[in-house]
Amino acid sequence: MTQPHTGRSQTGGSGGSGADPSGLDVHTRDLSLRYGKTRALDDLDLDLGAGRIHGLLGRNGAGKTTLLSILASLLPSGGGVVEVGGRDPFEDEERMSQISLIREGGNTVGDETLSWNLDLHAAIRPTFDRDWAGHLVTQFGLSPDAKPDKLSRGQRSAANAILGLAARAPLTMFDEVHLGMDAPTRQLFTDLLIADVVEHPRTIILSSHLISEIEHLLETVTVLHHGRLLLSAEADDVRRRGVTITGPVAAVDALGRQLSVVAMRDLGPTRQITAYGELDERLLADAERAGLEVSAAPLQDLFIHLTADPTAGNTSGNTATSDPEALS
Ligand SMILES: Nc1ncnc2c1ncn2[C@@H]1O[C@H](COP(=O)(O)OP(=O)(O)OP(=O)(O)O)[C@@H](O)[C@H]1O
Repeated sequence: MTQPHTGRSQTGGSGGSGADPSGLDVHTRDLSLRYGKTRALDDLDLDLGAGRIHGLLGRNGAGKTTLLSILASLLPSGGGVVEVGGRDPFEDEERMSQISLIREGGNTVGDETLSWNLDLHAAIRPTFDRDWAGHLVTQFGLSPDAKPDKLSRGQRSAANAILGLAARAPLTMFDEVHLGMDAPTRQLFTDLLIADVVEHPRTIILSSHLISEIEHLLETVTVLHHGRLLLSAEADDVRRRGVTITGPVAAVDALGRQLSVVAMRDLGPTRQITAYGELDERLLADAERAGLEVSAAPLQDLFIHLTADPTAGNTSGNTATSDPEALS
């Protein structure tokens, strides 16, 4: 089964009032925010430990950007408790300098050069590594003299990613930083991120719809749905509860009757099912011995299953039979 690749020990929340050397933890209780009649966040209780890589998932409009904006002090909360490193970050200048939120189009001054933008971030962020940022500009194939307004969407995303990486902020959040980046650039970003957090531990929150590309990085997984917390768990625990089983239709179906099947795909005479829940290890071992292929389930399947709208019909090829409660 897939393991997170940080090679670091798992840490709980750091608490306290200062920045833990390995990053800032996040704690919310009954956190809420409404835009008019829309409940963007609804009584959210969340604990994200310091020094870890957290995945924040959710369908469009689930409340991810709203949550990240509150943590970054761009928005006041509408009620409840929010603490970053033990303190409410809102209008707390010291905390704000330790928190970086990278989001599309939100981090650069568009009509100034990249070099100018890097200097600005170096001046306002105590942890910003200006030399490394300069190297990253070259690595991402950008020119220090380029102005963000004149870059392509993917290049602008790369420029934002550079600011987030080089900030080395104790709490660094990337909100859909991949938007527009091509596959090699996305790979470069995730490779750089994982290598740098090993050297300079900090708390990372990654929000992305490209779950398959980031899932190997994640140490915890949090899923929001309609502003509420659907799941927040160790990524390994989630992975341990999911398997895909592939093989001839009859043999897979026979096994599937004994499992909680949440997704099914057919490839010619071969059937693949995804099962989640309490797994009977002996049953799976027997299946492997019988020639069926048993492997870790993609997080994407769990995500689709958990966030499926029951009134919208079956759009994913899923046979949604299990109870989401069983997964939390
Ligand atoms: N400025 C705003 N005014 C009114 N409603 C808003 C505003 N910003 C967000 N919303 C609403 O709040 C809810 C949560 O939006 P949010 O942007 O946090 O979702 P998200 O999970 O980041 O979505 P996406 O994956 O599409 O970016 C949505 O229903 C959205 O329409």
